[in-house]
Amino acid sequence: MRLEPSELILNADSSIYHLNLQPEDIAHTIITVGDPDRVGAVSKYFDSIEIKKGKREFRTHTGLLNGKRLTVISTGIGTDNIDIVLNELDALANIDFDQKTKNENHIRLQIIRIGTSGAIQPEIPVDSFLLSEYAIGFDGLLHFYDSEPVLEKKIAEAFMRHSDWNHEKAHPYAAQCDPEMARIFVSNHIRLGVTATIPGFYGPQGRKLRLTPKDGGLNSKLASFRHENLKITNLEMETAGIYGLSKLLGHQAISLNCILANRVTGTFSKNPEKSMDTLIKSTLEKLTQ
Ligand SMILES: O=P(O)(O)O[C@H]1O[C@H](CO)[C@@H](O)[C@H]1O
Ligand SMILES: O=c1cc[nH]c(=O)[nH]1
Repeated sequence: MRLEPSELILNADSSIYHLNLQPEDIAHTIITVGDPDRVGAVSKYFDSIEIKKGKREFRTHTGLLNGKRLTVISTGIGTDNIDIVLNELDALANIDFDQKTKNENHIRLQIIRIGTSGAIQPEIPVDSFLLSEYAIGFDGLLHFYDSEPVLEKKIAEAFMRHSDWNHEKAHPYAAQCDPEMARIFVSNHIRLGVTATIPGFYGPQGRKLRLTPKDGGLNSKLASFRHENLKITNLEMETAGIYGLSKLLGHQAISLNCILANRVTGTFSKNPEKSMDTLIKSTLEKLTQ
């Protein structure tokens, strides 16, 4: 079936609408970062850079490191942006832009998020690293897709029972990382955790500047939740969307978190750039070794 111009939206140069990229511009191994300035902080370690393109908050560099082609792209903040980035990356890999039809051969992308995050367990120090084994989304994005087969329904349901969930808010959904990719990154330097993906940084993450969150106990409910041997470890704003959409689209994803804040001890990293640089270097090493 041919996709209409209102569905597969291409720019005048046949690049995809928001990302401004053409199919040949991306590698099959893609690092996503939230902050557009972090794109250069990753690609400065490439041996060569062949593509530098961007539009809005979506900046992309593609290059080679140790003979491996890598793309790094910024997503901006939040799962609404993740919906755009994941769908457009998938279109670049799996849709024929001339025929406007789906390709017969499916290309599976490897997606690695390198992001910042806040811990909600006291034993997780700032400047440490965490791989999200599971992510629980509080933004509702995956409920707009026929996503039931890829979601971890028991985890989401157990959390709703535990927290006596207020149904004015979107229903939580849970998704797993790609275990095969996770194995590449498991090491003494990175703990495994369950990440809560929250649709906001202030009230939704229990921060109080001039406005008071409606449910001031939400972070405590997140932190005290237990399901089998799992507990929620940290808060950020993209991982559950990446995991859920990657599974639906047939891609592999993992999310690596640089813990900058600890919300229980009230601490924040004294040198976030240094911590992030350490995580970037170790990630590139694992991806290209
Ligand atoms: O550092 P990034 O990758 O943007 O990730 C985290 O930081 C942002 C909030 O400051 C949110 O996007 C959150 O997920
Ligand atoms: O506390 C934090 C730190 C980084 N990113 C978040 O979303 N929350």
